[in-house]
Amino acid sequence: MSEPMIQCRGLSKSYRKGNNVVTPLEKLDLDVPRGEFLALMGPSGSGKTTLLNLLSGIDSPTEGSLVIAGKELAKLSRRELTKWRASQVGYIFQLYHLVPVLTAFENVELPLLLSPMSKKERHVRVESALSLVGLHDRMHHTPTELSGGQEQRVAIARALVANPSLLVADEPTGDLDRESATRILDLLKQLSREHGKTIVMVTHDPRAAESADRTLHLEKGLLVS
Ligand SMILES: Nc1ncnc2c1ncn2[C@@H]1O[C@H](COP(=O)(O)OP(=O)(O)OP(=O)(O)O)[C@@H](O)[C@H]1O
Repeated sequence: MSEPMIQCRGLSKSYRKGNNVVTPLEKLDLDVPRGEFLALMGPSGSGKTTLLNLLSGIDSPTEGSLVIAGKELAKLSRRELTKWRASQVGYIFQLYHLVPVLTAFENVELPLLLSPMSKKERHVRVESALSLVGLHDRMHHTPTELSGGQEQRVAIARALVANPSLLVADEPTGDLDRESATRILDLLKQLSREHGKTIVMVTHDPRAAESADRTLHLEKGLLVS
């Protein structure tokens, strides 16, 4: 069997809060195969965002090991980790986090501005990411001229533009109506099935989780199924 895209072993994260220690994730073991679309559910405070932040290299574990695409993240230097994050992970947020004064094109271009590539290549990549999410005809619009669903599709194009193998999404449909949410979920499904992206999506919505290949439940930092 091929090596999983994500391999967590005994993964724990603790924070100190005054005199207390909070442990949002406790000794988590998890394998996610390449190309899987995984949904993570669980009550508020159960550690879902904490896990996404570890998987995307934004935060580091207190204990345990995390291997992504064969790389043990703890062994990377700060600089290597920054580079790894920029090329291997796309982060999708509930509230899109687009820059309001930039157009859709400029928002999607942002992650590429520090890459050593020609302007021409950058533009080809931005246009192809916007085409993939079905927004090529809106690329000169600013976020205020787009609907919530379209803003989220721009944010997905931005997450995809560097061609990462892993996408993490924190409640990507949490602020959308049912129809826009369905379109976003269909797009995520397509990205895993046709483009081989591994996707870990946090959601509170059981209907959103149905779009995924598998759903796991976290409770108090532990996987319960
Ligand atoms: N940087 C931090 N410092 C201290 N405590 C933290 C920090 N980040 C998270 N926590 C705590 O860890 C616990 C889990 O938080 P987390 O955001 O992972 O939960 P969640 O399952 O994503 O919740 P929600 O569904 O409400 O977003 C919470 O009790 C939270 O207060």
